[in-house]
Amino acid sequence: MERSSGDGRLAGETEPVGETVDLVGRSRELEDVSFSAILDGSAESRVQWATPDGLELVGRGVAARFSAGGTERFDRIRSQAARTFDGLEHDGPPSARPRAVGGFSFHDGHGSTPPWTGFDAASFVVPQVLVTRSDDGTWLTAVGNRADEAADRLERWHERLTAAPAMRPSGSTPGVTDTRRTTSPAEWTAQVETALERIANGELTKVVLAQALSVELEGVVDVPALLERLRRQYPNCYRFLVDHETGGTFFGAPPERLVSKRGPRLETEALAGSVPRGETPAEDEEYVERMRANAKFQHEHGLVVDAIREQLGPFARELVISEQTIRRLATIQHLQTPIEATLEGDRHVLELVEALHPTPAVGGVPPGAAWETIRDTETFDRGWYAAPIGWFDAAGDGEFAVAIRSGIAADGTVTLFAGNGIVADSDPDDEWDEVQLKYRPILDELR
Ligand SMILES: C=C(O[C@@H]1C=C(C(=O)O)C=C[C@H]1O)C(=O)O
Repeated sequence: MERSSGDGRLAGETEPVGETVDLVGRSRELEDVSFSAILDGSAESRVQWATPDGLELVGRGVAARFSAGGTERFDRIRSQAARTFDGLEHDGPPSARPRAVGGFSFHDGHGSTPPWTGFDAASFVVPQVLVTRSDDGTWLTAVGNRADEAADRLERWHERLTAAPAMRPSGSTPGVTDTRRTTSPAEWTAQVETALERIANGELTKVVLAQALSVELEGVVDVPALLERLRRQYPNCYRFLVDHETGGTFFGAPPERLVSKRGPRLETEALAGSVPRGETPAEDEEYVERMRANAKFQHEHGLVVDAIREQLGPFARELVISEQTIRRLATIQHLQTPIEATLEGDRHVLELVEALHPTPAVGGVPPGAAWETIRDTETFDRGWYAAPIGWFDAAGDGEFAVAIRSGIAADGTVTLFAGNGIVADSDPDDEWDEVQLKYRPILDELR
């Protein structure tokens, strides 16, 4: 039996500060559906988001859009969203509530130049059609400007989705004709040496340097199908896809949670320090033991834990830093420290996102000097790579991952990004090898 909600009404504004439009949301339960059926053949804006522990969101179309640039971008998104969400009355189950899905660029001074055409420094959409899969089942939510529009949309999409096959082949790889690095091994060595000099001078303690790899494709990449293949290879990672009416598709399978906030409960983690997987379980363990016992790795990881502790200090009534563990993925292993907090007062997840971005797992210590070093050194545009990506709702709850192990598909090319933490004892060749491992999740699915 399918449950059906009544009309959920939300009054709000679309971006920037337009006239007030009334938005109406309606939800209806679905039998399981193929998520790709929602994303297929769309010239509309599309979003997908999945957490390793179960929540999956897929949306298309734009019921409301929030976008902002500059140093105030976190606040500006929050106030635009408040205007739209304030009148929200969604009477479907909470799991099917309208949510804003999107993200931020790494730098606040981001320009939307290729391959980042269409990607603002901060941008979120409340999709017109949203499918939510969680412990509470699979729900379809349609949002429109009027009740009849939402109801029509709901029925149209319900028919369309239930007629689509529930399973879809996950497709073949597009094939690669050429790859081009932004950074040659010699340039990388020079960049790491510059960072090491700044570290030796006492200007900074850690900086994460990254590079990009342009991959020319032989065929067309089906990004939703690629994400489905990544789900099988990397079941303990997040998955996301964001694209706009114009421009490319940004997607990835990051292992790293930036923050999840539900009421007063916050969860985050330090993830830094990388070694390969071994050929055998014993070799896996050897790598792990080497990483655990290595002062450089522990220093690099400890800096991230300390910074998160400091960044969360002003927000937390209680902070629990758990034992260090190992995050083992199909192609790489990381040191990980889970961190939980109980928040002091009523906070919006975007306040926490702003406080935590960038953690020294993708930025550095101290943040200002690290940021400058990244800007002076890197020869490509980070765009949305290594930045917060996720969702939030009317109550200010939400979850964000760090958009690493990611790429942007545009015009027959996928540009992949990968970086690594540089500290006093870093060796450029070892760092190079670690970076190459981080291209693999997506690269393996393109070849
Ligand atoms: C920067 C990346 O990864 C980050 C850097 C790591 C490291 O320096 O060891 C490990 C995990 C991530 O926090 C990336 O994947 O591009």
